Amino acid sequence: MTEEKEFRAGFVALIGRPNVGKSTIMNNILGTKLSIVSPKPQTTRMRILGVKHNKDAQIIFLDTPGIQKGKDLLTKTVVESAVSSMEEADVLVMIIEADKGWTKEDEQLLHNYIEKLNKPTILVINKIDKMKDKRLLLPLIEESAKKYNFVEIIPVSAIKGQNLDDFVQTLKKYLPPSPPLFPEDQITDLPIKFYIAEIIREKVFQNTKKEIPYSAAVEVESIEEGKVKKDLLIIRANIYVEKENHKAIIIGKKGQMLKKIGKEAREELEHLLGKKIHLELWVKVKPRWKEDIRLLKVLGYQYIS
Ligand SMILES: Nc1nc2c(ncn2[C@@H]2O[C@H](COP(=O)(O)OP(=O)(O)OP(=O)(O)O)[C@@H](O)[C@H]2O)c(=O)[nH]1
Repeated sequence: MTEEKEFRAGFVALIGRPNVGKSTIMNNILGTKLSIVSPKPQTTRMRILGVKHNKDAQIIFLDTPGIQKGKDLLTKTVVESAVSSMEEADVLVMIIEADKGWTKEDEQLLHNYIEKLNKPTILVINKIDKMKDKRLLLPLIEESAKKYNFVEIIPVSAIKGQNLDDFVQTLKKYLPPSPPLFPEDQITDLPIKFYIAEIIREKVFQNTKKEIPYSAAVEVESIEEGKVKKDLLIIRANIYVEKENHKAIIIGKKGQMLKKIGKEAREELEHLLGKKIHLELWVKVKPRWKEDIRLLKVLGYQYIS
């Protein structure tokens, strides 16, 4: 009698300080752009769920935002959401950067969160393409093995897709036997409004500098089908900023900047949703939006009581 392979399904929390490449790893594995990727740190605020469907397994990724220091409500919410992802997870994946090695922040993450949870933890050493001297990889693996009882240590390059298959195969071993937890066509449980808002926020990020990107939040107010043309979606969204001068910068001279942000977001949304999009963007000043509980909930930061 041939032994049939048991189906496995479970939750995986990707943990790492800002900018280690969590979103890039997840996007590359899923083959879809779900969480936003940007060269600036701390761009992921929401807990984003992506599902990888395989013949014999379903891996549900919880993309935890970087654990940050800070006292405002937004920062506290982000940390709570990251911790709750870790608590829900069957497997933890800690990510560090190959070219930087173990930083103080990585150590703190390990001691303050991972060690306390005592769950099977895989260490991913990302960005191996950035290592000038490849001979340094082995000592880094050895050093890592001494720091914690990682169940596996896997070097990858998320950007080049190097070793990610290996990583996925390894991950599967640590998932519990379970029937699929999500229908096969579902890659995320994020409501479509949040997904669209994330894409618009990404464009604000890519087009602005300094503190502006961090002070902006996007709320999709409505999505309607065109009355005459059914393949047209009319999307209205608000970009909230904290100061008048930030509003002026996002709008730009003669509205050029907002036009550019809108055009880029519209093109990507048309591509992803397969429909014509009419995108209306409004920039609004909300001085302390990071302290506004109602707004944070509307924006999808759901881990606030
Ligand atoms: N060279 C190189 N760059 C990478 C690799 N993986 C990610 N990056 C880059 O590192 C930067 C941060 O990547 P993200 O995926 O946004 O990192 P993150 O950990 O999700 O960051 P936060 O959202 O801030 O928590 C981006 O500029 C990526 O292109 C890699 O394997 N090699």
